[in-house]
Amino acid sequence: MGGVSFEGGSPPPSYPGKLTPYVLLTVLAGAAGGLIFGYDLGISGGVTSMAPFLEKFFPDVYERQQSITSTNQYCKFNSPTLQLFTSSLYLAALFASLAAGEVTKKFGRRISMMMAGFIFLFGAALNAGAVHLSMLILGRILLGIGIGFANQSVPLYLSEMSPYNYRGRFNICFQLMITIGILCANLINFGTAKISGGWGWRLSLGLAGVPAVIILIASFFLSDTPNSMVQRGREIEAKALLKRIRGVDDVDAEFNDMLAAKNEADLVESPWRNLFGTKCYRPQLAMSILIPFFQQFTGINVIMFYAPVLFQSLGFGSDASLISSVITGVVNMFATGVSIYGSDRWGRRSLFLEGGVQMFIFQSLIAGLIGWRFGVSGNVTDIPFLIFPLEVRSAAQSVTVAVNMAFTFIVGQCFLTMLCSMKYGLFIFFAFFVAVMTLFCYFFMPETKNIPIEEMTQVWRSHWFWKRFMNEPNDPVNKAIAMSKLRDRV
Ligand SMILES: OC[C@H]1O[C@](O)(CO)[C@@H](O)[C@@H]1O
Repeated sequence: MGGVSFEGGSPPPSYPGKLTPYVLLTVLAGAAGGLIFGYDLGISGGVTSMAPFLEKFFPDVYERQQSITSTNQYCKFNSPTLQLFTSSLYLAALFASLAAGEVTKKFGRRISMMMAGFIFLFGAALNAGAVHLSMLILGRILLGIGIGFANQSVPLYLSEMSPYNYRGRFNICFQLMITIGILCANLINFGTAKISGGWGWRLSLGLAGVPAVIILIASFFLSDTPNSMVQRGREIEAKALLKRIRGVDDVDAEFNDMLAAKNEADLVESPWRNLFGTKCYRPQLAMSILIPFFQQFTGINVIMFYAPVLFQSLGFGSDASLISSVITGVVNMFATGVSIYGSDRWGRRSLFLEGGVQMFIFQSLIAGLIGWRFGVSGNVTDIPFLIFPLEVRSAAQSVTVAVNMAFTFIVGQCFLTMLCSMKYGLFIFFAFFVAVMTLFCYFFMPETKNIPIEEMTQVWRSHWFWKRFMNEPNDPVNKAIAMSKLRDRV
């Protein structure tokens, strides 16, 4: 259904180039970008289950947690401010990712990465030293701004730096680093919860500064991407850099495609208006909104944010609850490893379908088990960072990140309240969305395995559903293609 073949088109180009040490170094920046996001996803759950933290900032929840007489386990942690501690970060990240789109495009990917590291570092310091709830929330907002900038710029940076045949793997490495960040945070919480004196949570929150320092230093020393240099009119420098990062002199084919992409981009006055108003971007736009939407409505971040709290609500002790997060973190990281191994072998679409079926079964099982234990009381293979044509790339990346953050915020802000009112039915709610997601992937998601970014348009043109959006003579891409054909003939 979603398979794609190139209809009469030329085979995908293959640009000469190697995986040079310089390119491998860029992975470091990417790694740090993924780590800061993952660390934050993983750290808040454990911290919000630590008694000294709750006692200091959320005394009402603390009292409820301590009272053994509470009968309604589902509502033990129900607190909008506690949820705000988790979710405020993602709301800030949402707005920051939109602003970052402009910065990344006008000033380059590196500047956005630098800003990410810098602002994030401030946030981590504020959180570690927090003496009042407002300091804590302000710190979370700064972390969110940092994450918005990092998530907008780092995936672009990685995919533009990598040789085209490594792009999929580089991109998914960002996701792998997110899961490593989550696991590190889970392990750190497990350790810091044991620190006597009740200040372990400060260490948990403060250690977020470590990956921020790495990304900050990396962004001072690494260069910008050749694509971004071309986009800003620095062609000679861009070509020299391309030779250096590819480790070969013959970069003409790739460089000429970059120039052509830039010329197409120049025809576009407003990438935002273009992205939302032009029919030929509909398929990519739909994917960039729906994939992060479904991703969040699988319920993955309920587990990431609230597993320790959830396990405590279900009657586990503090230690067992933190261990449960570590176990989830390990499984999540290994599953991402499997999807890295498989994305170019089995294809992205098959991974989505397999992940969907697996999540549906287990969400239903969770609902059943919790319902059985309390009466009326996941593993994701996700590839969310999509790559667009240059003319709308920065704006579209902002959309993907903003949608991801918006729904992460909603899930973070509503889960404890929804658990209190929907009880085990909440997991049936998530299972339903997983089923919808799997059907959507089956019918509408084309396979993109081994397809270079530049050839993605061809994929949409050949898809049974999306092709209806791709044949507008007036859209800027078709105009540019027609113009270049004309030029070739002259
Ligand atoms: O690995 C799971 C994690 O990955 C993300 O989906 C980001 O791509 C997070 O929202 C989630 O916590």
